[in-house]
Amino acid sequence: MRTTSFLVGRHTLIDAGTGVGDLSVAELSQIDRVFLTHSHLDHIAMLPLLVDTVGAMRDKPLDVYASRATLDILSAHVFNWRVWPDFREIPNKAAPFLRFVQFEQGETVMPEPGLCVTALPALHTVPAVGYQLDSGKHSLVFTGDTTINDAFWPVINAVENLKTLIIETAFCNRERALAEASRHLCPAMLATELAKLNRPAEIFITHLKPGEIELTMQEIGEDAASFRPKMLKNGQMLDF
Ligand SMILES: Nc1ncnc2c1ncn2[C@@H]1O[C@@H]2COP(=O)(O)O[C@H]2[C@H]1O
Repeated sequence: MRTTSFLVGRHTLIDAGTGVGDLSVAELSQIDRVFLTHSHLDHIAMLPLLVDTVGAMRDKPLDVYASRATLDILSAHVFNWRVWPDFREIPNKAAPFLRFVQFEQGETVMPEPGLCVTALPALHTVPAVGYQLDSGKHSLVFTGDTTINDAFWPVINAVENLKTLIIETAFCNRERALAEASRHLCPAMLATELAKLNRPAEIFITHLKPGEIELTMQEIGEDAASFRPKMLKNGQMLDF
């Protein structure tokens, strides 16, 4: 079972779910920054292990970009010396292994040449964002974990170089009540959302709950057929 994490080039990670475990230590040590969508475990699980593994191999901190709300949750509940040491003070506060960078919805940063990252609106049970990754040539947009969200689509529809949309669909239609309670999407809700997209994009589905994957993809094929959504696979490479 692998949870959300995307490696962008060699130095940037989007979320730090258990998918990070597929990388070698050499690859892990090259990660300079992680952009978090939100604080849920399936998106941050590997962050504490990552910084402990690579900290002493690196000559600069690992930067964690996230909203103030998400960073505060990590401070209070993860890097609190009880669940995990506070690597913002290790080996010392002047030259730590870990650094928090506040990055709010609507902000854009260019963390490395050829990559602009913008935080996008998302609606989930905890403060959350999606991300636009713009190479200059094309943009890839990742919704993060979200439910029906009218604020998201005008932003996406303004992305002139949009090539790829990765959108979540956590549950099958039978679980619609759970999708609504946990602020996710099911195929019928996905169809409602995609109807708000007014520019062409290749569409990949992520965050399918294990045990419901085949049924959910079948329902997506029925409910959102005209968008030809494909399932995002573990280890899949996307160019943008
Ligand atoms: N009532 C609930 N509210 C929120 N999450 C729930 C609830 N019941 C079960 N869950 C599960 O808890 C998970 C927490 O992470 P996710 O938001 O990815 O998906 C959520 C659901 O799969």
